[in-house]
Amino acid sequence: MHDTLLLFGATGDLSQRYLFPSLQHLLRDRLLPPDFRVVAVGRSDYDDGGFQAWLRERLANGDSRDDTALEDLLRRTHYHALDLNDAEAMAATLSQYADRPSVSYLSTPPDLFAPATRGLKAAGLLEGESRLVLEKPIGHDLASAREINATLKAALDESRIFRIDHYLGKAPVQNLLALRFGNTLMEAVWHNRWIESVDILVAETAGVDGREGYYANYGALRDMVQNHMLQLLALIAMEPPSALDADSIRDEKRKVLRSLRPMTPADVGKHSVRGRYEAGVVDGEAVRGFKHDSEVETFVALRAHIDNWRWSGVPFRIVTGKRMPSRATEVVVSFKPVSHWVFERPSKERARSNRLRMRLQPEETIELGLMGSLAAPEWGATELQPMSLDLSMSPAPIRRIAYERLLIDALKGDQTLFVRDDEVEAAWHWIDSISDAWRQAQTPVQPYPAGSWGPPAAVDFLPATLFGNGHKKKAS
Ligand SMILES: NC(=O)C1=CN([C@@H]2O[C@H](COP(=O)(O)OP(=O)(O)OC[C@H]3O[C@@H](n4cnc5c(N)ncnc54)[C@H](OP(=O)(O)O)[C@@H]3O)[C@@H](O)[C@H]2O)C=CC1
Ligand SMILES: O=C1O[C@H](COP(=O)(O)O)[C@@H](O)[C@H](O)[C@H]1O
Repeated sequence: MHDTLLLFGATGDLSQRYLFPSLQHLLRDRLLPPDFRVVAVGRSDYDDGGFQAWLRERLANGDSRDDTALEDLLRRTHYHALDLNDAEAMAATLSQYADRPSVSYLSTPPDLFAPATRGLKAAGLLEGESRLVLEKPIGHDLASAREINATLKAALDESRIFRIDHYLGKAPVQNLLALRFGNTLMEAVWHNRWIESVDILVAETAGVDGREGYYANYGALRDMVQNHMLQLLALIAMEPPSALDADSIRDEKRKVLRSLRPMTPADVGKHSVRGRYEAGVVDGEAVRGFKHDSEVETFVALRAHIDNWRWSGVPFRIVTGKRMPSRATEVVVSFKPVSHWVFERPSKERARSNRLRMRLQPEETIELGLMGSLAAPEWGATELQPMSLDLSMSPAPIRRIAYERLLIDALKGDQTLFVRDDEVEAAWHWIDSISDAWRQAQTPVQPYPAGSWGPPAAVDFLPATLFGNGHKKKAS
């Protein structure tokens, strides 16, 4: 395992909220090498002591409060202020760390990925066994992603490039693979003969808060769908890989992404809804709307089709939004109704398909919806009754921050949970078809009050399970 981590963007939001707390946990649990060191880089002007004091203040009050591990982390951390557009300065300051193989982690805006890579190359930090980790999103569209990938390729081999999608580091997301490929039962029904539709929902109560500049250029389609949601879709829809190694899995995911049917201007009116939150109430608190000059969405609902043998005719509904009434990440697989009805009552139950509901956040649960019977003599007929089979693990496993797993894997050199260049480009190809179609069709961004499930037009895209679980109303 490599023992030098260079963290670029060390003063940023992601570093404070997730990356440093993850390192603190890994040190606490003795999962890092004895000589582990962090080279933190930002633009802000600190010396080592100043940065350590700043970081102590941020971490000391967090969920990760653990004084011994915190002090250990600070002791191992050195800070440099640098402009990542300045390759010469990067080389002069950072070449001292090229004494052993390292991992450089770019937690910075994506427009810095190319210049920073050139600076790291000049500093000798991409040689030999050294690795490069990049945050999402890789670029803004297919053309910019290709440019970034070409710059990376010129500097180091793909086998040493680690593109992060933190959803792949979440244990419940990895559980999707176990569920699909560790069970005969699932695979037998996992195709269009038995499955009617698939819902993928990522609802957040959080708003754009503090990331307005970035978000105005990306919106929900590029910020969430291009990466996290398409990775979830790929894991659900991929063919069984021949092995659980990085390339076997990534080959299969890429095939799914390449089979997504591009959207056309004629489709988008029917198969997509864009929304933006206005002022409202979330978790009992009044919140402001997202105001910006750009026509950017904070909510998107899509009906996707995968044009291949397994999934032909099965709609995948993808919905994500900020300032929703509750936080919920879930995948719902709805099975087809029975083919022949034998019960006396011509029941609406026939149309109610079996459902596999996998909730990934905030808590992990797996439920299988089945039909049973409440046999009661006074009814005279067999009365069907929906049942729910809880398939969750008990006791629930301890959950770690997704980045803990990904940091360890990058330090060890395991690419299984990282995204390959061709996957990123296949995802952008589909996303570009949607943004182009929106532009050509002038698809409006519809308002929704914060604390609602998006614009009323999106109601048919939302999973039915959402409203049977304590959620009060279906649409805004
Ligand atoms: N925040 C989040 O929840 C998530 C973020 N991401 C991704 O992580 C990355 C970082 O995001 P986030 O932390 O929110 O961004 P922030 O804007 O909070 O932080 C950006 C960081 O980059 C540094 N930086 C900016 N410009 C330069 C430059 N020219 N030279 C050197 N350093 C520079 C900043 O330094 P300084 O502050 O000193 O100016 C800061 O440390 C992005 O790619 C984002 O998409 C991914 C998932 C979630
Ligand atoms: O990458 C991002 O993800 C977060 C949501 O992540 P989660 O782990 O809290 O589900 C999202 O808020 C952010 O906008 C996006 O950039």
